[in-house]
Amino acid sequence: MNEVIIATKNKGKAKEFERIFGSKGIQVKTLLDFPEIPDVEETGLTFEENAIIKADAIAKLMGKMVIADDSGLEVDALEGRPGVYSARYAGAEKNDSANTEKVLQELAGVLERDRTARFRCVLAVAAPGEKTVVYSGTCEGRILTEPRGTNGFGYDPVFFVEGKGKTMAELPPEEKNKISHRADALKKLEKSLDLGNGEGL
Ligand SMILES: O=c1[nH]c(=O)c2ncn([C@@H]3O[C@H](COP(=O)(O)OP(=O)(O)OP(=O)(O)O)[C@@H](O)[C@H]3O)c2[nH]1
Ligand SMILES: [Mg+2]
Repeated sequence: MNEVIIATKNKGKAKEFERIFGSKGIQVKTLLDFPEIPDVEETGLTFEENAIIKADAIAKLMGKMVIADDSGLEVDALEGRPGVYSARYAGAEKNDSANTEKVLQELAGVLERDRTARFRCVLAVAAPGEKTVVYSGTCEGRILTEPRGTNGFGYDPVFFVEGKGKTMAELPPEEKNKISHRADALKKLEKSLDLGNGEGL
């Protein structure tokens, strides 16, 4: 395999997939390269449902194998919110800093030990005429009271990774890509697909 299509319009995800696959000589195309492809409505109630909805719809439209990523943040003190609504938590315009601000406000007064959270990522691989398969990954952490760092995207500046002593946005991209929910799911996907030179991602 020397090229892979990721069914996403999210620039932050696109960068991460480009870096991870690129380091193995696999070229990444995303929906940002195909502006004529319409948006797919994410009507599912779980990451898995949404990943499958996106992958199936785009594989059908493009007539090719694609990988879709549905991901988000689950905060325990908020009963798992923002969850599948992570991209649009503060409104349909998908504003990362407004979403983060909303989570911080909802957590106001919640003690450090009760601010546990995780990122979750479900990857769905779909190809015309084949059964769609999914791979799931997580990354545990806790939500700080203020943003720190400028790398990454989304909620990364407030997501503190205990083992690293840093927020996701303070980690260099190559570090995030070793420990993230997306990396976790990709490792599982990679085991069951023939990706590149067989040496893994
Ligand atoms: O801090 C973060 N670091 C991450 O690594 C990360 N991964 C996901 N997220 C959040 O979850 C939403 C995905 O929602 P989502 O899967 O529907 O994607 P999206 O709508 O942005 O693009 P698309 O892939 O659907 O085209 C994103 O927008 C972010 O808010 C992350 N936040
Ligand atoms: Mg989306």
